[in-house]
Amino acid sequence: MHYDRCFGCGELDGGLHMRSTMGEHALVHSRFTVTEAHQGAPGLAHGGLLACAFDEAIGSTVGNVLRRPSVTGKLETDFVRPVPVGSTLFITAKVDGVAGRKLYASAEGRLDTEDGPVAVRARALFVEVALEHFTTHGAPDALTKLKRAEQINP
Ligand SMILES: CCCCCCCC/C=C\CCCCCCCC(=O)SCCNC(=O)CCNC(=O)[C@H](O)C(C)(C)COP(=O)(O)OP(=O)(O)OC[C@H]1O[C@@H](n2cnc3c(N)ncnc32)[C@H](O)[C@@H]1OP(=O)(O)O
Repeated sequence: MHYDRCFGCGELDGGLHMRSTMGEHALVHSRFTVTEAHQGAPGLAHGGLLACAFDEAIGSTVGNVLRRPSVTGKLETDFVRPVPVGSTLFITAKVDGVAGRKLYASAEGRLDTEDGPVAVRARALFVEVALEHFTTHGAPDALTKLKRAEQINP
């Protein structure tokens, strides 16, 4: 978790409550369980929420592997199988490359087990920013709030 009010990984009611762990070979593993609150069509996950889960999983990967503050510049998703309510996506993400401030990463999400069928793939460009990005455009005390989460999850 990088911030307790984050929609993706924080403790908010209605948030995605995702957690990520670093695995071998700099792969980062995240899980997202689809609930009734995440539906688009009856009984199926909403694609935009799945994209959100991948934004979180890839952002956490870029942040934790590279340790450079960055924001999503571009996020592309392929939805290759329906994701039913009650299923869990096992997401594995990795950094693909760095070109100056441009940080490229990708992920795939498998249904219900780590070796289940791939349901979603995503690629993202994160852009490195100065820490002032968060204090100027967000909350003036953004760094204190982020630092507090770092202390809880060093
Ligand atoms: C010490 C700290 C360590 C940290 C450790 C932390 C651990 C855990 C961490 C973290 C977990 C995080 C989990 C969060 C996950 C969710 C993340 C989000 O949802 S972020 C919110 C949504 N995104 C925005 O709000 C961005 C809004 N956009 C902007 O602010 C700007 O447009 C920005 C910064 C992206 C770029 O603006 P410019 O003015 O700074 O830079 P320019 O020159 O425009 O772009 C730089 C390069 O990137 C390319 N670029 C930028 N956007 C692009 C795009 N959409 N497509 C293609 N290329 C793009 C440009 O063409 C340029 O490339 P060329 O250098 O010329 O080669």
